[in-house]
Amino acid sequence: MIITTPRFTIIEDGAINKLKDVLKKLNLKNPLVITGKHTKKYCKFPYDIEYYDKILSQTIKKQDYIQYDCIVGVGGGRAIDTGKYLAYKLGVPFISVPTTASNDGIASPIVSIKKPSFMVEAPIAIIADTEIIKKSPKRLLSAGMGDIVSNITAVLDWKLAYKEKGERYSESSAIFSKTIAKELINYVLNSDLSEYTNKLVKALVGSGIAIAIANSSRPASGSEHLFSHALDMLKEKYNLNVNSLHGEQCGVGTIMMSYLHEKENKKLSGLSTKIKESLKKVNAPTTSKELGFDEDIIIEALTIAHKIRNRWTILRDGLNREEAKKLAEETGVI
Ligand SMILES: NC(=O)C1=CN([C@@H]2O[C@H](COP(=O)(O)OP(=O)(O)OC[C@H]3O[C@@H](n4cnc5c(N)ncnc54)[C@H](O)[C@@H]3O)[C@@H](O)[C@H]2O)C=CC1
Ligand SMILES: O=C(CO)COP(=O)(O)O
Ligand SMILES: [Zn+2]
Repeated sequence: MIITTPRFTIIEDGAINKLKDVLKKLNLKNPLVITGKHTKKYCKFPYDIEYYDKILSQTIKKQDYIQYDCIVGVGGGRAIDTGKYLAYKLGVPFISVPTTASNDGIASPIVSIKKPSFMVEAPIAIIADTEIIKKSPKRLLSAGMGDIVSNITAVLDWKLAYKEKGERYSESSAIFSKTIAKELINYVLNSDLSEYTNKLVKALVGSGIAIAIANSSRPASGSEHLFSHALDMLKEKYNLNVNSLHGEQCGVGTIMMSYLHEKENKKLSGLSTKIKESLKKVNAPTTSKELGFDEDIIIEALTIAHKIRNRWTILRDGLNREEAKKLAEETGVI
């Protein structure tokens, strides 16, 4: 198995100005930049630029992009994901230039623009300009915490699948992923948050790398992500006008799934409260109301989450409506 991890990772103020140097070091000469309407202002480079929604609205034909030797994604989750997807379709390297820190897609070898998500090459370089990221909407930076606390339940679920189903398990990537989350939670709970953005970016990059090492999203996606994916499905099914973010949904999912783990393992006592407190401290949602969903949708998502994909988790063969309602009530989500 060949593991691809980023060759260059730059996380610092003004990092975006190093794009030219990074391209030179990688011997890449003609990039196409993919961005969004709110982030185009950061693309002050002499390269061709396209909006991600345009790419998503058309069928990608390789011959239309033949002159480009790499793709650079500049923006939030969707811009990065679209750039990664285009690079994969064209068979060229991808450089990730996040302008915020809302999920670990900034460094992961995963494309989730198409459902279900799938593995591709990891970005060849990550250029995270913390000066830009610090100025990004607070809500996106709060959502990033939700995608990090997820690693706690994702790893507990992974170990459970190893024990109960004999699933392949990588202790090194599990420890890496879990430690990243624990450190950020402890920092958030015991500090004035002055270094929060910097630490969050590093945690999300680390989480993406843990996925690359495992060659699976297992270290960062368990039952809490199943719950988030179920909410996305229900948004589509009922045409719901809810603009909750991936990381926000995962954070609320983590509160509930860690509670289920706690009930089976006394050593984990207090875990879900700690996770909830860390989310509250960064102003991330912790209830259905704050997320923007009716209680019934939360309950339905909990009952269908185990069917989203073939991934064994603490949900096992699924929760019925009463169990789901009880879980959401006992954790204060509804
Ligand atoms: N590949 C992976 O592993 C993963 C990928 N994703 C992708 O990420 C998407 C969610 O990403 P999110 O960032 O939560 O939402 P998003 O990308 O839908 O929205 C973020 C919004 O914030 C704006 N924005 C970003 N940086 C900004 C800045 N500096 N200043 C002002 N506005 C800024 C963007 O233009 C966009 O309108 C999912 O739809 C999925 O495509 C999500 C999780 C994992
Ligand atoms: O969001 C992710 C990890 O944070 C990607 O995981 P999935 O495999 O669930 O799409
Ligand atoms: Zn995620």
